[in-house]
Amino acid sequence: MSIKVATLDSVDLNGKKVLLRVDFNSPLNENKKIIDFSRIKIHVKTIGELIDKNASVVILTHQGRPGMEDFSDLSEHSLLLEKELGYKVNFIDDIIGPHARNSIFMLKDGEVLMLDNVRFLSEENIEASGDFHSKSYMVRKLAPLFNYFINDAFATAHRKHASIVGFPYVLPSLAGRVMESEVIALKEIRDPKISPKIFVLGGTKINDSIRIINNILKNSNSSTRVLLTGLVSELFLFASGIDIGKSNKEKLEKLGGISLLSNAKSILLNYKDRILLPEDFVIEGGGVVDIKELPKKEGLIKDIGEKTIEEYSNIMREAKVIVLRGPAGVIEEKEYMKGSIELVKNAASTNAKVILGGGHLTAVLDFIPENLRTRIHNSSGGGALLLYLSGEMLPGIEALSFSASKFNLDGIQLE
Ligand SMILES: Nc1ncnc2c1ncn2[C@@H]1O[C@H](COP(=O)(O)OP(=O)(O)O)[C@@H](O)[C@H]1O
Ligand SMILES: O=C(OP(=O)(O)O)[C@H](O)COP(=O)(O)O
Repeated sequence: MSIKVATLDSVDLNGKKVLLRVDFNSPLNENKKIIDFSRIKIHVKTIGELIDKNASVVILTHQGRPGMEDFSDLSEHSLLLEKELGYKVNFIDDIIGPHARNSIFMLKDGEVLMLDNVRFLSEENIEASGDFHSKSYMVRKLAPLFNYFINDAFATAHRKHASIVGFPYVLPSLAGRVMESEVIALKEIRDPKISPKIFVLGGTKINDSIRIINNILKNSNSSTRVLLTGLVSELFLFASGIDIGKSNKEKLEKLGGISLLSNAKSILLNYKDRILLPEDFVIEGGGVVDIKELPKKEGLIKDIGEKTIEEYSNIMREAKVIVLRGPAGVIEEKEYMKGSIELVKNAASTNAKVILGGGHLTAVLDFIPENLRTRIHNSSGGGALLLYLSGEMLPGIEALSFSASKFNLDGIQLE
């Protein structure tokens, strides 16, 4: 399959109205305040360039998922963007209603408008084809107001959501600078011949992780290994028959882990020697517990322990490529950051190409010495990055490619 996507260089954007999908999805604290705004910063380049090109820019993004604690409106995001950009950003708490449509219609060349959280619209969250989403209310209401759609949200390119795959069906669509630089940077690393690849996966998105781990292992040779940390590792430990203790089982249950046990079991069965699980954990209060002692020394798992850090670091030394996604522990609490910091630091101390993904692990970079930090490609994507590196074509990129050929746009050849 030929994959060609158009970029900001493909068309003349002077005086054009563009709908720009970015990924401003950021970690929030318990008061719903943004604690790390790197996701906002990375899109400043694309937005600045569109302003310089005299386009009028309407920004569309999401924050969190419906029902989750980090699901919020985007008023703070727009203020932070305005500060980073040094340019007026008009925020409206609407997406497709008359207020939004009228504001878009009235927007002048060089002005920037930001709409509210696109996931407030239930149809956005349906996983479906571009054809299906092109008939959604949102696409039908918004698309006629624009000349172009630009997707800069590499980190959401693995979702078949309306704002990702729907617009390219009906509007000539381009990759923004973030999307473009990601696909160029990852082109070489996607090559299955570059191995061993080591994936260090943590965080809490256990549902996604099952799909990702399966894909990585299925599409790679036996030298590729997956080292698990975070809540994902608790799921796999439990699936492997280890008693992780009552409070950890309850935590897993609350986050939907129990229904995934059989999937985790079958992955373990198929790829036993290629998945590594932690040997020890730091539990709430700071004590270190060997996994065999977990049921006796009951405590909420907060980070990986020293033995695990050492073992994982030894394995990383053999790698040609190391990809880390999702924190090894509850990094919002400083005392449980160590596992994540050490793994990133030790990965960057090898000779491998190191890629860091996901919205949370980036926070660790502030604790990595400058000489090592510069060795790391800090990808804007998490799940998207991993699926892309595991050989899958992402729906968001596919949709851009579809659009380039439908609207006869020039662009860059990816495959
Ligand atoms: N063992 C654990 N138990 C509970 N939460 C964890 C654990 N390890 C990591 N986390 C949490 O994982 C969250 C980030 O996960 P996720 O959203 O999957 O990462 P990313 O945004 O980088 O893809 C953080 O809020 C962190 O506190
Ligand atoms: O943060 C994101 O993904 P990531 O945690 O995999 O990097 C993206 O914003 C996608 O969000 P989603 O996983 O709720 O669709």
